[in-house]
Amino acid sequence: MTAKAPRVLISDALSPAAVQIFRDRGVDVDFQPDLGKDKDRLAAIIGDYDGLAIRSATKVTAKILENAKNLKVIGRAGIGVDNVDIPAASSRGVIVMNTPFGNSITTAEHAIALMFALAREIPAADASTQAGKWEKNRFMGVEITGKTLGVIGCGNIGAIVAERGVGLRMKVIAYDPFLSPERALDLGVEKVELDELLQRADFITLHTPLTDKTRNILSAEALAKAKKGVRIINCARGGLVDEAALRAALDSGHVAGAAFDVFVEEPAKDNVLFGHPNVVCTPHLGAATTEAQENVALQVAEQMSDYLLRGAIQNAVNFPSITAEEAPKLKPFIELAEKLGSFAGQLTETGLKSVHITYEGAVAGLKVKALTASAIAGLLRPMLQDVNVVSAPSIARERGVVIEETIREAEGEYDALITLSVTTDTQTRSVAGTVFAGGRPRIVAIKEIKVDAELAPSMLYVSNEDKPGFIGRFASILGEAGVNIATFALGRDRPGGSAIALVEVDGVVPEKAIAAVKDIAGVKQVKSLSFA
Ligand SMILES: NC(=O)C1=CN([C@@H]2O[C@H](COP(=O)(O)OP(=O)(O)OC[C@H]3O[C@@H](n4cnc5c(N)ncnc54)[C@H](O)[C@@H]3O)[C@@H](O)[C@H]2O)C=CC1
Ligand SMILES: O=C(O)C(=O)COP(=O)(O)O
Repeated sequence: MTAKAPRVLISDALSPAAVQIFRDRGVDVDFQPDLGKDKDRLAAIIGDYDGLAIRSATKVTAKILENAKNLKVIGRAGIGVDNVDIPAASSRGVIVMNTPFGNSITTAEHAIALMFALAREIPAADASTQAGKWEKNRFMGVEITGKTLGVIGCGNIGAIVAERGVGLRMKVIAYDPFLSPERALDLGVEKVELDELLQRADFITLHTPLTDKTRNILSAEALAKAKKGVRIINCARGGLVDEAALRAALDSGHVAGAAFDVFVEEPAKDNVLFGHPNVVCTPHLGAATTEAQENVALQVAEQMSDYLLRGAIQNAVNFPSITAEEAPKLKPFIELAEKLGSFAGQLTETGLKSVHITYEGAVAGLKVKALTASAIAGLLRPMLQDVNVVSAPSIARERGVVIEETIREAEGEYDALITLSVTTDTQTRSVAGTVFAGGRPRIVAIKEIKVDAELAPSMLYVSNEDKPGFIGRFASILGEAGVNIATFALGRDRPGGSAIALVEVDGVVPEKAIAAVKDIAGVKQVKSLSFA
């Protein structure tokens, strides 16, 4: 039987190149480019899809996600993911990926185009000329050469704008707390504080994401500090500039011009900046070139197909990347981590406080973040229904569980070893495992006591004092209950000390038999375990 092809919905105007890629890769694709505007209809049908490909029009809210019962991945053909409720997606286990570079050059070019449009009033001159006015003396521009360009946010796009600015013989200064002095030197820009940028820049261009720190970064107060006659370009996100304050500064003549591609409310049908003679607006066209749209559409379709078909994760904003080559190597260790987590989770009866995972040897070189997420998912699953590798770390953190990792060279007898220690309100319990040839995960220690067991669908775990007679009593109780023992793994810390048994059985052990095992002298804990 062949597996059912995953289904992807494209709800924004992506290049048809994406549709072709999905089809070529064997993904069922439904192209509904106007759906993003109809949130009720999107909510009604999203439950049928494994993937959702979007641009900025579709708003993936918590409400949409509630209906997205089968959704595994959201792919943003572009950069900004502020239209996706990432915490809600993470807690539902949905991977959110973007294409961080595909439209950067195009967007940087739009910012430069808007700078020229402002400097030479091209849109107003065009309208006037085509209206038959020939107002040659009305439009007096400013030269760009030798002017100071202030770049706020010097990441991928800001850096391209900065380089273009240098090429245009501008003096480029940048405010970005995360810009290293070496990178600034490389780009030929001077790194400055925001106040200095405001005082010196003739043109200011914004290229930060919209965050709590950057919202209204150009506030009324900041605009007042800016050089008189400054021209402002925003091709990043609406909300970085206080639109009402900017309008007032334009009206007073303190700001000479503003070119905006993005607005607090989009689609912007009515905006306080509209109608001012020195304002140039475009309808979020930063990424709108054939080249950029092909880039991002192809990339998002490849990334989403890779994830849905092969488990490879690239450019996810809520999960570490896993290449298609790494995915098969990681797979058995993901299974091991998840089983170790499950083992600890099934034995945990009190509140979780912290989790410490040690990766030793060969496994230390793999993507341990993904393994940790798998272990946490296994740990939480016995307590919470809907948890997976994407949602588990955020759910654990929300519950105040501390997660720590240690990565080190192999110290013991195994080439690769994962040890999971879980601390609850009452105790710390540790379990360690490795992967044998053939990719089979095995438990090799419990509470530092050596054992050697595979994890099966139906098991019994017993911890007891190491005293003669236990095994005989235990086996006859199961035999009397009609339960067949498939495998039997034993371990102890020292003769007469603490012992454990991990026993694979056929079928379910009746409660009465479990109670009888608990009554055997020296038994401390008995628990039925199940590993899918
Ligand atoms: N108009 C359009 O159609 C498009 C808009 N964009 C937007 O452009 C923006 C920039 O994109 P990228 O350059 O790719 O992002 P990026 O992540 O490469 O760069 C953002 C930069 O902002 C800096 N930054 C963060 N907080 C800051 C703060 N408080 N003050 C100063 N700098 C800060 C970061 O250090 C980083 O260097 C994003 O908001 C993105 O959504 C992107 C593509 C198209
Ligand atoms: O990539 C981004 O961040 C953009 O803002 C581009 O938006 P769009 O895909 O053109 O709706």
